[in-house]
Amino acid sequence: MTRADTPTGPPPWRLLLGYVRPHRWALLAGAVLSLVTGATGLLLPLVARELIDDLSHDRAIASALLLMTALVVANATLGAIGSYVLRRTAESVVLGARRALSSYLLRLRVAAVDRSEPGDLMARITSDTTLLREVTTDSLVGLGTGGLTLVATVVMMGLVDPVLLGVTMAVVFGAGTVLGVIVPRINRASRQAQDAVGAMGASLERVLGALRTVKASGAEHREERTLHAAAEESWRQSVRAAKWSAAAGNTAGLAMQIAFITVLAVGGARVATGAIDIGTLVAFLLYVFYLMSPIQSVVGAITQYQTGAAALSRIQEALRLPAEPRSPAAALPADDAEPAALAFADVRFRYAEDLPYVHHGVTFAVPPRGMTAFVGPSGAGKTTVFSLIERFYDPESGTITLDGRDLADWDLPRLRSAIGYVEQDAPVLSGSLRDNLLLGNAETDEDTITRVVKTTRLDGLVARLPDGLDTLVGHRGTKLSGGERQRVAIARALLRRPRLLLLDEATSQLDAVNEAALRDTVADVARTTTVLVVAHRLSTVTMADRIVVMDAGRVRAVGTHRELVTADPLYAELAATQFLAAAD
Ligand SMILES: Nc1ncnc2c1ncn2[C@@H]1O[C@H](COP(=O)(O)OP(=O)(O)OP(=O)(O)O)[C@@H](O)[C@H]1O
Repeated sequence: MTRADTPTGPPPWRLLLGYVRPHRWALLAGAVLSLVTGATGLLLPLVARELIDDLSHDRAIASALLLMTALVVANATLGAIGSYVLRRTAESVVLGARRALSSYLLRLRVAAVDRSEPGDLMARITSDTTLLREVTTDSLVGLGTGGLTLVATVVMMGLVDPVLLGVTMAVVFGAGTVLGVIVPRINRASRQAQDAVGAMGASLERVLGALRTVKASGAEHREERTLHAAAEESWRQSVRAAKWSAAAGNTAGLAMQIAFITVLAVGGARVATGAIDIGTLVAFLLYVFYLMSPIQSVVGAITQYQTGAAALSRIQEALRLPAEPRSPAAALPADDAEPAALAFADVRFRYAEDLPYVHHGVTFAVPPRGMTAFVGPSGAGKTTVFSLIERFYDPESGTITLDGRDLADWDLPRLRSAIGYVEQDAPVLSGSLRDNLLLGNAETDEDTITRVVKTTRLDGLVARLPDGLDTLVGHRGTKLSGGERQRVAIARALLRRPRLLLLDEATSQLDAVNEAALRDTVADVARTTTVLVVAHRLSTVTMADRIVVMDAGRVRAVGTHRELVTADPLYAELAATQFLAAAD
């Protein structure tokens, strides 16, 4: 995902305030505690002066000592509580952002994920949100407490001598202009550093997702270079941001020193002309000195905010990706729910506006119950039929109806709860075998699991595994064979008691015994459920009640195996070649 892809939205600080708002009282309490801690610190020199005074005049020092001790203890205690409250609040802001972002990413439209890098999206949830912590404490609190102190000091300076205040402000505005040039550079560099972290996440995800292929292709060195390049880019940009931050901090320091010298010169002249007395000049110089700390904390807050703003804009971009509406989870169909009827009418579809059409007016109808097989050359658009039924994408024109009702009018979770979907590469998630089976229906009782495990011929596997159903299957189910993964995926889909089962048959992976067993299972299921299969085996096709032959995004024929072998030359050719290898 690039910045050019997304429209500009509200400024990042609005998003930050949105995350901070629920914690505003805690943040205020932390800021007040910081201010009080600072005030106790400021009182200490006064009490120390009192103590020395008492000592030199032979007066009792017990009360001064007690007061000093109380101030020291209060300073340490309030300081600790204040920094804990602030840090805790900052962590809560990070938590809020992570919750919001992870919920949103789970609802992203499949088309939006197609156009993004999952690793980069992950970096937005993990590393970008972390940067909000410093923005909340250093930036917001620094700006608040520093700003307050700054205003108070400026007011005092104005009361002491408005002319010298004017001189000081002229220098401060000069420095402000320089900072105005520097600050956007910090933002740009931080943004690029975070983008590079995202790119690194994307490369890592790509490599770890296909580690075997990378190793088998001997591509480790090439991939290593890509990863290092992203890490180095992040380093380069972070160093650039550090350079500009350092320049900003020193500009503020330099400005204060220039202000000090200028006030000394102008103030000296004013003393000489009798406009002010020497005490006023000394008091004013002391205020210039006091001004230094709040100015530095405000400048620090602004530079820190630039890093956070870069992270916030990356978070905001993710939150602007198209997502499905948030709706409550739907209940699964009842045991005796009627099987679904499905129809496509003149459906035209393409994956993106700059891509060619995949469906050029697909029309077919599937009655409830029974098995319908989709066959056709690779790329004919068979899997896309399933993606449209699940509403991962919406057709550009034409209608798809389930039980006579347009898919667009279905509540999305209700629609999906009626469907069981077995993808071609049958993904298995890391976790236990049980976690995988119950992914789509956590409420399943033990008897049902045992029954489905048996029908999908997983009982032998479960008996062999050391912890049975509770055995961990490894990242993406790597501890299972391809055929086992496929059967797990089918069992998972069946446990949802689907009214419509979509089975994108793997092109290989099942041995003859398992294949026959699964065929029986599917035939069983088809007696009570509508089953759609993207078929790659003749054995599957021949048992189908109807076959839909697809070619180049169109339905060219519908019929039974017997009818199509004679009526459709493409089907006859497919049956004679593509399917033969796997036929009984
Ligand atoms: N997410 C996607 N984004 C863009 N194009 C896609 C996407 N998925 C599939 N396509 C394209 O759509 C066309 C149809 O793909 P589809 O997977 O539906 O074919 P298929 O008939 O199932 O093929 P196979 O039998 O090889 O699985 C192909 O040209 C493919 O490149």
